[in-house]
Amino acid sequence: ISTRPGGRGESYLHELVLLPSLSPEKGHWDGYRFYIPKLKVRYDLPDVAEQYDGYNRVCGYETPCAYENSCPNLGCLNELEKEAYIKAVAELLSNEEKSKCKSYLVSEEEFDHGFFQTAEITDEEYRGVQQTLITDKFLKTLVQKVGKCPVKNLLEGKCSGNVTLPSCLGEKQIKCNPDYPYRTYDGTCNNLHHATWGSRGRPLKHPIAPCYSDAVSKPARSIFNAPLPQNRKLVREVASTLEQIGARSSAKISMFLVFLSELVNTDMIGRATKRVRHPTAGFRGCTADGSDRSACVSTLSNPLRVLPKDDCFDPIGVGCLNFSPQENSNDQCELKHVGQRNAESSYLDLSSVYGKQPSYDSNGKLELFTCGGTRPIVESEPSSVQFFALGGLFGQLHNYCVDQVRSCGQSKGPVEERCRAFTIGVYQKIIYEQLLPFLFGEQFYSQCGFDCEYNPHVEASVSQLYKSAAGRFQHIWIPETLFYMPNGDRRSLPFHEFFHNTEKYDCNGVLAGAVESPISINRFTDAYQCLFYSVDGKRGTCLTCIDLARNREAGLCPLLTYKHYLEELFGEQDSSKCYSNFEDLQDMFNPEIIKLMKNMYHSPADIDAMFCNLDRRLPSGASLPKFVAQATCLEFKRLKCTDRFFYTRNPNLGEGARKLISNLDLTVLLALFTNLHEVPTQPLIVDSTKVEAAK
Ligand code: HEM
Ligand SMILES: [Ca+2]
Repeated sequence: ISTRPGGRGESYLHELVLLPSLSPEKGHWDGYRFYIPKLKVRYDLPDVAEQYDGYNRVCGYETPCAYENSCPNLGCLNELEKEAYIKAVAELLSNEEKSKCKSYLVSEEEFDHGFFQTAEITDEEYRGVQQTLITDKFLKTLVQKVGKCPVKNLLEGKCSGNVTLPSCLGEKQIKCNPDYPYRTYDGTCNNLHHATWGSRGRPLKHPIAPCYSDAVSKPARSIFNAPLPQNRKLVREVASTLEQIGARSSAKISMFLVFLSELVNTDMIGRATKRVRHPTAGFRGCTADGSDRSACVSTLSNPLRVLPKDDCFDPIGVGCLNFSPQENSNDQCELKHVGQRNAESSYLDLSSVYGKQPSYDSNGKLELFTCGGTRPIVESEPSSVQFFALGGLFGQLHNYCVDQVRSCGQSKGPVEERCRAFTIGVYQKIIYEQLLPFLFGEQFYSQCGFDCEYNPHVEASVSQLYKSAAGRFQHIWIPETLFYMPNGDRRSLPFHEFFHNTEKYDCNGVLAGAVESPISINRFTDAYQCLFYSVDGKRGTCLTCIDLARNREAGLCPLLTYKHYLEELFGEQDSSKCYSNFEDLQDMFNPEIIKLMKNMYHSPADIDAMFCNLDRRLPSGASLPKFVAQATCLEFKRLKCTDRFFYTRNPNLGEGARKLISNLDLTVLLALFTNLHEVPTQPLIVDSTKVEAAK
C-alpha cells in the first residue's frame, strides 16, 4: 500500500493477497478499490463525512475542489471567533426582540398556526444553541475570507490543527450508572462509553459530505453553477405529469401502515425548528393572506415562493408559503460538516409517546388524551387524529400493563418502568417483525440482515439523507380522502379534515377507517402538494415543497450520487451505472418523468435526492422502491444494533414479558383497545381477513 500521488494520505492499493476464507470470484477490483459484495452491509455513519466522489469519478463528472488540497490558515482564529461571537449574539438578540412582536408571528386565525411551532429553549440548551450559531457564523466568515475549497478540506478533516473553536466549553459530562436497568427518557447512557450517543439534541449525521455550493450553507447549484429548478414549480410540474401518466393510483397498503410508520418516524426524528427562548406557534415569512412575502421576515423564516399560473395557488391569490428553517446541532463547536438537531432520541424507545421526562399518575399510568394519545403526542403538530389513535394504542398498552401488574400485587421494581420496557418491547417487535418485513419483502429483508449483536462502537444516529429525503418517501402515499367509520358506517372525508378539531372524532371509527383506507400511489395528491393542513379545504400548504426545501436546506447531494453510494455499500458497484444523459434514467423513472426532468434540470447529475420517491425499481415483494429500501435498511439496522436495551437482548425483560411480547401484535392491540367486533389479521393491508376480537 502506498500513498496515492497527490492524495492527502489516502491509501493506494497495488496488490491484494486474498485470504483463503475469502473466495476470489466474489470480489471485484476496479483498479482503485477492492469490493467484496458478500461482506455485511456497513451501517455506521462516519464521524467526519467526506465528499463522495464514486459517482463522479466513475462517470466522468468533475468533483468540485477535487485537486485542491489547501487548508485555511487558522492563525487568526481568535479574531475570527470574536467576530462570529458578536454576529451570533446579535442574531439571537434580534430574534428575541422579533419574537415579542406580533407582526412576526403566525396568528391564531391563520390555517398554518402551529405548523412550524417552536419549543422553548431551556437555559441549559441555550448554551448549545449559541455555540452552534457561533460556529456557523465562524465558518461562513471563513469561507468569505479564504474561499470554498480550503474550508471544504477543513470540514472534511483533511487539515491538521484545531478542530474545535478555542473558547468552546466542550461536552457536558454525564455520569452513567451501568447497573441501572431501565432506559433514560432522553436516551443518554444507552451507550455506556459514549453517554450522549443517540440522545435527544444530538446532530443527525451526513453519510457523505453535504453538497452546499459554498461548502457551509449556501444551496447546492447545478453542474453549470446555476440555481436548481424553482421549488414549487418543479413540484407542480411533477404533480401534473404524474396526473397525465394516470397510472394505477391506489394500492392494497392501508393507511394504518402509514400512520404506524409516522409514529415510528417521530420516535427516531424530532423536528427542531429554529427557535427563541419561549415557545411560539411559528414565525411568518408570508403575509396572512399568503399573497406575498411579509415585510416581517427574519432569520427565523425562509418562505417559499409560488410562481404565477400555479394551478392550485394562483386562483386563490397565494404567492408565498411559510417555511421555517431548522436548527443545526454543533454544541461542541466542531469544525466539521454539521447536521441538524434531532429533538428526539434516535432509539426506537417510544420517546415521542413517553415525553422528555417521566410523567405518570400515582399508579404509574400515563395520562391519556384524544384517542389515547399521550400529552406529547396530542401536542405535536401538525398531526392527525389517526396519528393520536396509533400512539394511543401504545399508551393504552402501557396502562393496561400497569393494571395487570398491580392486580397481582407484586413487581420487581417500579411498575411504570417495567411496563414501559414491556411496551417498548411490543413496539420494537412490531417494527422488526411486522412492519419492516412487509415494507421490504422477504428477500430484501434478509439481505438487509437484521441479525446483529449489540455494537457499542457505532453511534445510534439518524442520517441526514433519511431525514431530509429518503425517509419522507411515504409522504407520496398521502391520499385525497380517508375513511372514517363511526359505528360501522363508512364515510370518506378529505385528508386535511383530520388535522383540526380532533376531539370530535370517534376513535374506534378513526382506526377502523385507517385500516380500510388504501394509500395513494403514483401521484402527488392535492392533499400532499396543495391542500395539506388546510382548514377550509381551499387554502393549504404544499408538504411536497416542504420536503424538497428540507432536502435542499440540509445540503443533500444529488440523487445519483447517493444512489451510487448506496449501491456500492450494498456491493452492487457492477450494476451501479452512469447516467450520461436523461434517457439513461429509464430504469429509475417513467419516460414522461424523464422528459420533465430534462426540461427542468441541466443534467441528470443535478436531480434532487427527494425524487428517489419516483424510483420505480421495486425489490421483489417489497412496498418500498430500491433506493428507499436500501436507505431505510441502513437506518433501522443501525438503530437495532446500537440499542443496548433492544427487546431481544434486554436482560431486564423477564420470561413472562418475553412470552407476552411474542404473542402481542397489531391485531391484538386493535382487539384489546378498540371496540371493534372484528379485527384484521393483517392491518397493514386493506381488505384483510378478519377475526372476532374476542377470540
Ligand atoms: C400521513 C401521515 C404523515 C403526515 C401527515 C406527515 C407529515 C409530516 C410533516 C408535516 C412533516 C414536517 C415537515 C417539515 O417541516 O419538514 C414531516 C416530516 C417527516 N416525515 Fe412525515 N408525515 C406522515 C407520514 C410519514 C411517514 C409514514 C414517514 C416515513 C416513515 C414520514 C417521514 C417523515 C420524515 C423522515 C420527516 C422529517 C423528520 C422531521 O422533520 O421530523 N412521514 N411529516
Ligand atoms: Ca426515540
